[in-house]
Amino acid sequence: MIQKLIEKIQKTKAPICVGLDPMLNYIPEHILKKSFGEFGETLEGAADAIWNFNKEIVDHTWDLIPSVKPQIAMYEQFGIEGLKVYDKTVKYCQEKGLVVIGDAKRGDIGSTSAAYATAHLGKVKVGNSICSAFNTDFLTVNPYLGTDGVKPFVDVCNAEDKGIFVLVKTSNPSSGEFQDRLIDGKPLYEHVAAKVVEWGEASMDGAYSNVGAVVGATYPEMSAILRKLMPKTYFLVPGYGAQGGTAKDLKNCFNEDGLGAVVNSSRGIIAAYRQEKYAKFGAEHFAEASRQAVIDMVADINSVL
Ligand SMILES: O=C(O)c1cc(=O)[nH]c(=O)n1[C@@H]1O[C@H](COP(=O)(O)O)[C@@H](O)[C@H]1O
Repeated sequence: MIQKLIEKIQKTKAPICVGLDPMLNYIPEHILKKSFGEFGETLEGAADAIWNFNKEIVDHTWDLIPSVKPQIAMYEQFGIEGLKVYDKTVKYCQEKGLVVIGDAKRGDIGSTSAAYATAHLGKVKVGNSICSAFNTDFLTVNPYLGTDGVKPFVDVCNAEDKGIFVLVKTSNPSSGEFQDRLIDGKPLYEHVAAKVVEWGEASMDGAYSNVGAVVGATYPEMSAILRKLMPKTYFLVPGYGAQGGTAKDLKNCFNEDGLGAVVNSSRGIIAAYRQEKYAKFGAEHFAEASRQAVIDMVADINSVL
């Protein structure tokens, strides 16, 4: 699956993914009004608004980008109705040819991880039938429980040609609280990186592994170290834009071949119309603002590669 993502990145010349993290307060009034008019101010109304918002953003950006990353929490907050829209969004993006990175940060004891892996990447047996549930192309995985918590995801990746991105060094302000702690003289994130390399060795797909790593854009010195420790690991890099990561900070995440990283921006793209820079589009044309924000992000990143 990483090969498919790389091919799409090379074709679009855009090493990015658009984070489909819809919050109701980013959704323009005209969309909310229509959905609430039809379904009331209910979970169903919220889910309908999210779907209409997502669809317009995807319709205005799909030809420029290789991938999207829907964050499941943004859907889950609206219960089953929200999850239905998560599923509908995943399928719609796949129909458009986009690689879909499900951001659910799952990980548990082995048997439970196996169920998560089945739900998000694999297939489930129901009687004599084989069904697939969320069926995303990649999933973000939390490695805190260790090898038996990650291996079920790797097994499904190998069986189904899917991929995962394992949290190694996250972008948030408190990420150092545990991740930077020195253990045997090395920060914890380096120990996790070594494990990601080991888990990924049996999942090579061309020059890179289907087992990738999440490395935040906000810690560029650490990205440089991690890039060297994990030469065949693709990085999912969040933190660009709304969290303060800049193109200059991203350079360290890429390899000499210009590959090795896919940079996410969520609020910076989907809520672009609320930024002064894109205000001229107005709320009615929010998706055109998102398209322009994609074009600008791609140019910005390519300027440092
Ligand atoms: O796994 C992730 O994608 C992730 C890891 C991380 O270290 N930091 C991080 O921000 N994320 C996710 O990336 C997205 C960032 O959103 P923006 O800050 O709006 O671009 C959110 O969906 C986060 O949950």
